[in-house]
Amino acid sequence: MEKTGQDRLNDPFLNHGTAFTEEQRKQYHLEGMLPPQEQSLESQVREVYLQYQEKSTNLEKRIFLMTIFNTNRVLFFKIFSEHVTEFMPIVYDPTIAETIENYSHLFVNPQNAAFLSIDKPDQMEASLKNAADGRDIKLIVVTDGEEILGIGDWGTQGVDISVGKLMVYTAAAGVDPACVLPVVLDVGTNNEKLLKDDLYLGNKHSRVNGDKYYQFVDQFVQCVEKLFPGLYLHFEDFGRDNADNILKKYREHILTFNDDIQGTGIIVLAGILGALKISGQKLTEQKYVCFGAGTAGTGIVEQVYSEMLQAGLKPEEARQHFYLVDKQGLLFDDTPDLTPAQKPFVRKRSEFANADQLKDLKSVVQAVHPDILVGTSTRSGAFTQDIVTEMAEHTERPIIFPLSNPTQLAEAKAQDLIEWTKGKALVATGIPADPVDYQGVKYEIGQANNALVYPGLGLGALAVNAKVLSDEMISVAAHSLGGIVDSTKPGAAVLPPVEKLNIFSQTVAHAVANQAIKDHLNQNEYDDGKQAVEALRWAPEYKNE
Ligand SMILES: NC(=O)c1ccc[n+]([C@@H]2O[C@H](COP(=O)([O-])OP(=O)(O)OC[C@H]3O[C@@H](n4cnc5c(N)ncnc54)[C@H](O)[C@@H]3O)[C@@H](O)[C@H]2O)c1
Ligand SMILES: O=C(O)C[C@H](O)C(=O)O
Ligand SMILES: [Mn+2]
Repeated sequence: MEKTGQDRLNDPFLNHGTAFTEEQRKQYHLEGMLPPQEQSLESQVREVYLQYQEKSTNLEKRIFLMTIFNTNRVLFFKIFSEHVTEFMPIVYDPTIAETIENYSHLFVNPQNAAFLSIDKPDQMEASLKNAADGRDIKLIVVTDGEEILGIGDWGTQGVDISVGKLMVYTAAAGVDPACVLPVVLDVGTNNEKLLKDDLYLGNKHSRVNGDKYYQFVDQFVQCVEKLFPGLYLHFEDFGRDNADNILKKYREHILTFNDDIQGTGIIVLAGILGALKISGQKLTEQKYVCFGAGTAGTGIVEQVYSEMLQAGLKPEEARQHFYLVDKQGLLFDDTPDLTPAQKPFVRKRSEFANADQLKDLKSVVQAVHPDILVGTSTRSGAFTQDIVTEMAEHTERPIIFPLSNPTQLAEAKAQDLIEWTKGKALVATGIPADPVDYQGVKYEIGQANNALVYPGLGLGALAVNAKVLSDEMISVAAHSLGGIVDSTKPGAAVLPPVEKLNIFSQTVAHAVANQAIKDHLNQNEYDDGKQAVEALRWAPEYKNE
């Protein structure tokens, strides 16, 4: 049915606002429904940016930008693309954490998301169709809200992470925003604060788990695969055990991706490759301590381990390079409650004279003398000065990545790491960090956040309609980013800067699409990854549709 003028003004995918031309205003019966002056997209962008600058807090800025998102997607993505570095921490992490924590209190608009309740499984298909509203959905980000960033269980409020991750897909890689669907699986919450809150908008019961949970997830996977052929299904911020189980169950059968495990693995491997390019060292010579061996921590270890195998090490040799530290201390083969992802990388007590004392990070760093230390623990400030200086005493260029998000949970601040190690540390952080001036050198800090890689990865896989996301596609994504670093400049960052997000998202997408073609995983006619990606790429421009 032809949309009326009012429908168009209310549809963020079709609305041009004051940029509707004289002709369009006649065609769509919009005469008199807008002020007479016709604006260009550029002038709308200028006006919105002026309003944006008036907002005093990051939360207000985000709420304001979301009103633009809710009204006019082209305008939102045009302004986002022009201010990527400035808007990323507002639209995405860390400010998104505040909107997730306050979602029910701030609620004004469901933002075209699908809310799927475990209490109403029979409504699932209808809910997905309603939310898609006839759009050709190619990309879903789904969360169950259990482990949002490092802030824990936020139930239905976690839907904002699905919305936010999808915004970055479009801003960074040019995925068509009309082809995406954010989804939250509301299986309850164990967050007491939410359960006691009158205004909480999600299911007010504790989390359903076990068979009933996995049946619900499976119903969802079957349903979206049926409704949306050629779909790329991105899982985000699931709990530690569920994330791993779900990825293992589906990864060989459908085109699916877990951002916290695989996306983080890729970006951190790329950061390590960048750091080694700067230090001139070899990966196979590095000793690696993972602090916080959960979803992200073990996902990264798995990725770095695969790289060591590719570099020629045998599995048992490669495993010797890793030391996992979690709440129990260094993880040994007899440590209780090991997860399946931790088990391949545990150590033997007989390797250490003082094995029983290796219960905290400091004693492990003293015993192991690592070259690489990666934090995914949610333990704020865990990389203390004495731990870092101890590490720096035994390795020329310590690679230290405090990755826990949002800001207040990071294991260390970039500035401290540079100062404590007298400029020797090669640092990347999870959230954006300002450059550090130290003894006349400006140290640029790379952002090791999966946002630097998942958009290009998804666009590349979608462009060739890949059957699955293979290990090889993942590996080329990491290499394509690691190679971009300018290792000659003093103080160079280990990863490319966020301001070039659009450019290197294309680099990643081309590499991934070409790898899929090479391995015959493509399901369309393209034989050139770059061409396929360019054909799919969306740009924020008004079209007459
Ligand atoms: N930069 C990125 O791209 C990126 C990507 C994913 C996750 N993260 C961050 O990593 C953190 C962890 O996320 P996750 O999804 O892996 O969560 P998770 O719950 O799966 O893992 C956290 C792990 O840390 C362990 N832990 C908790 N407290 C600890 C302590 N005091 N000492 C040692 N270990 C401790 C937990 O037992 C768990 O194994 C979060 O802050 C998240 O924001 C960052
Ligand atoms: O969302 C982010 O900033 C990265 C990551 O997926 C996380 O869970 O912290
Ligand atoms: Mn995440």
